[in-house]
Amino acid sequence: MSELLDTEPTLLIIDDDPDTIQILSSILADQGRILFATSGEQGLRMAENYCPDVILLDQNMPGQNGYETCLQLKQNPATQEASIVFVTAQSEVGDELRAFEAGAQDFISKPFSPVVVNARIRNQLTIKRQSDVLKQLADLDGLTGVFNRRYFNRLGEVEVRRHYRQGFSLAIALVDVDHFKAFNDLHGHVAGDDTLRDIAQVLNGAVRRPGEFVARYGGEEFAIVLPYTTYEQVSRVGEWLCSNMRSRAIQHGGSPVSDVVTVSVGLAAGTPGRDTTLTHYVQQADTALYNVKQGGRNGFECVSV
Ligand SMILES: Nc1nc2c(ncn2[C@@H]2O[C@H](COP(=O)(O)OP(=O)(O)OP(=O)(O)O)[C@@H](O)[C@H]2O)c(=O)[nH]1
Repeated sequence: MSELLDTEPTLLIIDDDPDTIQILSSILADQGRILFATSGEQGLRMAENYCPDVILLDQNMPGQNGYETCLQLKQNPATQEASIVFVTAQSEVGDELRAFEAGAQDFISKPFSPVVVNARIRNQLTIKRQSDVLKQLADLDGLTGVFNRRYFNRLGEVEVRRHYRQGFSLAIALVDVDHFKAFNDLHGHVAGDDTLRDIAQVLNGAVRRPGEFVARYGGEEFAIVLPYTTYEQVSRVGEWLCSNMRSRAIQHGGSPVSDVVTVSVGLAAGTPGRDTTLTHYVQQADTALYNVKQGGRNGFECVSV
């Protein structure tokens, strides 16, 4: 959460007029990182790649106009959270209404006053930041503090689509605690809860690169999303997870596998095709996980998607 609050905001200006881009950039220079695009099409690509907090959007552009761009930004799960502010010479009530109907959060008419632009964008950034914090709270698992399954489903699917478009390999890991029923039976449910928190912490140690995240998939099962990870690389992750879990040395007492709590890991990796879904990755990882459980637990298996 603190990471979210510390991040510098990103603003994207989409306008075909270089002078307007230059003026807006200098007005907003102290509000965050400023990016710009000179067409709706380029703006959509940049929004998808850089996830801006606020987009300043011109209405009249050659090719795709501001309304169409706004509608597409709001339809795409990867860009729909951005606040969109139209900055335009059109000032009729109908234009303003059309912008709001397309999903815009605010509308600034040209000629504009620099101080007013500054204040309105600052407002949008504050609202966006507050809504990000609330959304992130709603996306977290109450017990372990890692992301919840709903977040995994949403962001996992976004990653599958992104990796398909970029032609890169994505990996998904499913991690299941071994003989956890026996652990609960022996130590009680409260100790079981503490152990799930410990396990989540160990798994979080495996995610270091941007876009990687751990989610609680179900009771004693976790999922990890690993962007830009190939089948060849993913076995190292499986190895790391199993050995770091053992090193944590949480005494089990009721497991035929080991004195300490262990996990079984199923991993699926590969470049998604046009029709590949997150469900497909999860099914493949689940099959690998099942094989590990059948083979004695405390290990990992990788499958290619
Ligand atoms: N303490 C605690 N236990 C949980 C939680 N969610 C699920 N469990 C327990 O996890 C256990 C899962 O048991 P099983 O599905 O039989 O699996 P297992 O005993 O881990 O055996 P394998 O997965 O085959 O190695 C059950 O006893 C659940 O009650 C939770 O939030 N807290």
